[in-house]
Amino acid sequence: MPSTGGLEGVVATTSAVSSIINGVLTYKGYNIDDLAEKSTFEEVVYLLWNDKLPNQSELDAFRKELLEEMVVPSEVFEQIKSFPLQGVHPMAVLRSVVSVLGLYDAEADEMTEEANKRKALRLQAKLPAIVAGFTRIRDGKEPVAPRNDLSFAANFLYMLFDREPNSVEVEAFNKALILHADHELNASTFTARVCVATLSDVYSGITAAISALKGPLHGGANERVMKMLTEIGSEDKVEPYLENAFANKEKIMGFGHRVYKDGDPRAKHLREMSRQLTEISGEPKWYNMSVKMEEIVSKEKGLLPNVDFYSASMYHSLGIPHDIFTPIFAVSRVSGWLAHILEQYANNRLIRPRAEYVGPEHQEYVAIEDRK
Ligand SMILES: CC(=O)SCCNC(=O)CCNC(=O)[C@H](O)C(C)(C)COP(=O)(O)OP(=O)(O)OC[C@H]1O[C@@H](n2cnc3c(N)ncnc32)[C@H](O)[C@@H]1OP(=O)(O)O
Ligand SMILES: O=C([O-])CC(=O)C(=O)O
Repeated sequence: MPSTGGLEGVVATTSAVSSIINGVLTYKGYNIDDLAEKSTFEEVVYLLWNDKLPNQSELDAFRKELLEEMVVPSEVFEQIKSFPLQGVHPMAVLRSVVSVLGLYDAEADEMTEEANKRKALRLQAKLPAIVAGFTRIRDGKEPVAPRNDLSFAANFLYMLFDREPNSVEVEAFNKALILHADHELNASTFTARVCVATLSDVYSGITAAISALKGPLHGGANERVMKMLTEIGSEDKVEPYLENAFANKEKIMGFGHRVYKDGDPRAKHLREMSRQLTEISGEPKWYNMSVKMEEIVSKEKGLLPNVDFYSASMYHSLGIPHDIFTPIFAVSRVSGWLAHILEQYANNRLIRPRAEYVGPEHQEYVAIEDRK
């Protein structure tokens, strides 16, 4: 069986967007801990795209631009209504809708830096409205338009639930968005860069990235964490569940990481939010079960929680449907994908590695009538 190696440890490009050095994650040199504690998601997006944190007037102008672009063309929601909505995964819907959005953008194939930045803004603004709108349409409700007086995080929750979220919900969701915004050359970001390095368009790059994020070894893990916690059901069943999973060599969703071997620096923030929100929602058992899992998995397997582990119980406590956990990851990560896409265009070279051939050689061609 040929080994793919997973490109482990390979430095495939240079990037000035985010870094992971000695287990510390920074966006443009700013420690993720500071950004998570002190910033808003809009400031972080601005930072990722502009190399600096915005001052107040720059932030006000950026927020206004984002809000103006948040409205989704009604034709797009009409298209969503025509999709087979039951039994399809929301990530498949999101992947399709981003592709459809490109059809409604007259600048889709315009490759100037300015046009690509305008498309970046449109995509960042529209993704939350699409995810919230789709979820409502699927449940037989109408999409809710964004409100001018709400932040990005608050608007997502408002468009999803059709009620103004409280400050605890907004603060937690804002922090989660910041923590998911970028992560060096993860699989979906690499996918986006490979795609646009052919000089394909921004919509193609984001469609490709969504496709990569969907998988359970990447962004798809958060939904599966909640499935696992639901299956386990109570704290006393955690140990037997894990014993059985270990015996069957099953992957424990939300644990392990290709780069972090001493722990994911985002997990502590999500863990604390999970503690607070599960308590407020009156269901601390999800947090307690998660902590018990962490204790056993780290002791038995030496594996630590990644970003997808505690985000699951946190999103659940906010009342978010489990199958849009990964689309929510995309609502945040699109900011990082777009930063990397713009960086790739700015200094582009086709990405085309080699494969070591390990298949058969010197085969003699046999005419079809003579083949066994
Ligand atoms: C946003 C994100 O993408 S974060 C990651 C989200 N994905 C998940 O949570 C899925 C579960 N985790 C995993 O599958 C893996 O840890 C990955 C995909 C994240 C990283 O994969 P790799 O870097 O290839 O794993 P790594 O080489 O560190 O694995 C070493 C060993 O630990 C095992 N291992 C790694 N993660 C897990 C896990 N979650 N459960 C059980 N065993 C695991 C591997 O099977 C391997 O065992 P082996 O040596 O006996 O074959
Ligand atoms: O970096 C990775 O491999 C996966 C990850 O944690 C992320 O994309 O946030």
